[in-house]
Amino acid sequence: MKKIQKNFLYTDLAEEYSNDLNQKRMVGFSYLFFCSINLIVIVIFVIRQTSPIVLFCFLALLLGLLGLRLNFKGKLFWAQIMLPIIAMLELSILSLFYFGTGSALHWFLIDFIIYALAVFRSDQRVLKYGTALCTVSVFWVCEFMGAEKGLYLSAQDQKVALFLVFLCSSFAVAVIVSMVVNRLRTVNEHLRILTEKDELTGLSNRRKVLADADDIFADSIVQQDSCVFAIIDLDHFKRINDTYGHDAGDLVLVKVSETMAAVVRDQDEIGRYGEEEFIVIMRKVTLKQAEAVMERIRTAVENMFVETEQGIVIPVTISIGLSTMEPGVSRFEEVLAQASKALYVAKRNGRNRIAIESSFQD
Ligand SMILES: Nc1nc2c(ncn2[C@@H]2O[C@H](COP(=O)(O)OP(=O)(O)OP(=O)(O)O)[C@@H](O)[C@H]2O)c(=O)[nH]1
Repeated sequence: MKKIQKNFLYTDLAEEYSNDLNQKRMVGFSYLFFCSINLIVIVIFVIRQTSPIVLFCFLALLLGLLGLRLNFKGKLFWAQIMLPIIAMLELSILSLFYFGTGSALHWFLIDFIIYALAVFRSDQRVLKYGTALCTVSVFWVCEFMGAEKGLYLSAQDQKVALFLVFLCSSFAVAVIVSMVVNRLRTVNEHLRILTEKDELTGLSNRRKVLADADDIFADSIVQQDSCVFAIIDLDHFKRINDTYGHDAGDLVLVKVSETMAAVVRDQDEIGRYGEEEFIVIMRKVTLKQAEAVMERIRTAVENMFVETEQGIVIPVTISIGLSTMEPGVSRFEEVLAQASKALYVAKRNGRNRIAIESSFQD
C-alpha cells in the first residue's frame, strides 16, 4: 500500500516544492480514480454478462493504465491531456448510447472541469480553459441530447447509479481540493521558513532572531524568569576578508555558525544579527550560567579548524557581550543595547573574550 502511495500519489515528496510535483500527484490520483471506476463497472457487467460494456470499459481501463504509466515515467504533459479526452469519450458514449442520462453518469464530467482547472499550470491557459470548455460542452450535449432511458440499465439501476455517481464524484472533488489546500499549506510553510533563515549560514535571520528575542523577553517577564542576551562578533573579520578573500570570509561565517549552533543549548535561540554579528538568547539562566555557555562557544571557535580550498588554515576568534534583564527594564531592545556595550568593552580589552554589562551580577 505504501509503495502504491509512494509511486502513484507521490506522498513521500511533501518536502519538494516543484510545482509540477503537485500536478503529478493530482494527475496520478485522477487516473487511479478513473481506473477504479472502470474496474467496478467491469466487475458489475461481467456478473451481468454484458460483454459490449465490459469490452468498452476494459479498453478505457487499459488507456487509463497507460496514462498512469506516462505520469509515472514523468511524461506529465501527455498524461495530463490524455485523461480528459478518454473520460469525455467514454462518459459521453456510455451516457448517450448505453446507460441513458437518467444514470447521471455524465455528471462525472464535472470532476474533469475541476481537474482541468487544477492540473494545468497558469502558463497552460489555452489547455486549461480549452479542456474545461470542451468538458462543459460534452456535459450539455449528454444532458440535452441523450435519452432518459438507456440500453443496459433499468429505472431501478439508474437510481443506484445516480447515487453512486454523486458519492464518488464528491469524494474525488474533496480529494482534489484537499490536495490543492495541502499544497498551499506546504508552500506557505516553506516560504515562511525561507523568510526566517539567513541564506549563508542557515541560522535564523535578523528578523526572526529579534522576534524570538521579543517573545522570550515577554515570556520571561510573565513567568518571572531571567533570560540572558549575548551578542557575538568575529574579531578582525575585515582582515580575514582582505587577506584570504570574500569566499574564505563566507566559509569562516558558515563554520563559526555551525560551531556555535552545535554548542548552544536546545532551549536557546541563535541567529545572525547582521554582517559578522550573531545573537544568542538564553532562557531561564543566570548570568554565570550564560557566561559558562558563552565560554564554551568562545573556546570552540578558537579551537575550530577552518581550512580554505588552497589548504590555508584561518585562525578565528570571537568577542562576546552579555547582558540580562534587570528591574525596570521593560523592552528587550534595552537588554540588547547593554549587550552591545559589553561587546564594545570586550573588543576594547583585546578581543577573544567575554564582557558583561549588568548592574547585578550573581
Ligand atoms: N565574507 C563576508 N564578509 C562580510 C559579510 N558581511 C559583512 N562582511 C564584512 O565584514 C567586515 C566587518 O568588518 P568590521 O565591521 O570593520 O569589523 P572587524 O574587521 O571584524 O573588526 P572588529 O569587529 O573590530 O574586530 C566588513 O569588511 C564587511 O564587508 C558576508 O556576508 N561575507
